[in-house]
Amino acid sequence: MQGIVTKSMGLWYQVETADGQMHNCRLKGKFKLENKKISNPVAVGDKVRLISDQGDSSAMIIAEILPRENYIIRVSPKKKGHSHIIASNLDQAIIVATVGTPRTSLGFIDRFLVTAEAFRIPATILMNKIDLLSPEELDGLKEKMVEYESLGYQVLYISALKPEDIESLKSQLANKTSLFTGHSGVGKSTIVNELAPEAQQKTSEISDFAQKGVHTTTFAEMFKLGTDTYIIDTPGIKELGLAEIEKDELSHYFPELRNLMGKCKFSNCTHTHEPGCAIETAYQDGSISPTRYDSYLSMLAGDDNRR
Ligand SMILES: Nc1nc2c(ncn2[C@@H]2O[C@H](COP(=O)(O)OP(=O)(O)OP(=O)(O)O)[C@@H](O)[C@H]2O)c(=O)[nH]1
Ligand SMILES: [Zn+2]
Repeated sequence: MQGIVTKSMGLWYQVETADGQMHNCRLKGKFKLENKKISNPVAVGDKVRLISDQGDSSAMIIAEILPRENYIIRVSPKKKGHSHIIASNLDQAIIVATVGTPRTSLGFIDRFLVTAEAFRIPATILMNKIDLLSPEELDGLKEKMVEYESLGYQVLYISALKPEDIESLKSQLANKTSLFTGHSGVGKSTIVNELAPEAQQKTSEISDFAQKGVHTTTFAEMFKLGTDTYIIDTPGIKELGLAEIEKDELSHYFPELRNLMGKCKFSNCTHTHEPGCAIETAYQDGSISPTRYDSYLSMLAGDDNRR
């Protein structure tokens, strides 16, 4: 039998099988970690093969993890020198952003987009709280975001307080697995709770569980919205930090820079000061955006551009 991991609770995993049933599963005793630097062998979103537990007829055992299409990883908060897989098999990663309350900077959005590019996950920018904007402000925002659409990123505009906007968001999520991330205060919880009302319930369940002293670290949880439609909330992670990306790879993750790269005079060009740099020329003549180029430079310099 096959299933998909929807929740990880220490040694137990919640797995949904094709018939819609949820099973509490453990990992096979002799399960070998392929990569010793990964702190969690099984992640939310993993497709797994289950076998029945001989000792306990009500339980199932995860015998195998099927190859992952992609995954998002970050430095493990618990184990030094290790990485933690946040979620796998994603169709899109969505950053929830707001203009004023709080303000999400373009630099922060760029950082998220670079991470998504590095993990080869299509990225969507979800502008929330547009009810707080005047029509002129909304037009201004849309004008600014055209550039992102031209780079191939989807940009959506909603107010989480408007049921019709939540409905149209649902249609954008249909038949996909979408991961939500964003700064604290942008309305991520409001959106997730509107989409999946059971998410709210789960939150209190988890704290009850924690109060009993059970060791729980819920890194990510998946909610089913419909057939083949899932959202993944990442409670512990308000922000999807920049993956560990080598400096000489960085320009690959800016689509507009990637297109120009072969045209620089030097093959090891860092696009900062070198003569004959095609990217600097494009910046000078306005064909690449100054804010995007600034983001590139600040990420290259290792600035922690989290605001
Ligand atoms: N006006 C307006 N307020 C919103 C909207 N979406 C969320 N809010 C409010 O913004 C505040 C923050 O929302 P949350 O959903 O808690 O934000 P969050 O991103 O999950 O932040 P944390 O709770 O810190 O994780 C709450 O007071 C929400 O009611 C919106 O579309 N419009
Ligand atoms: Zn260059």
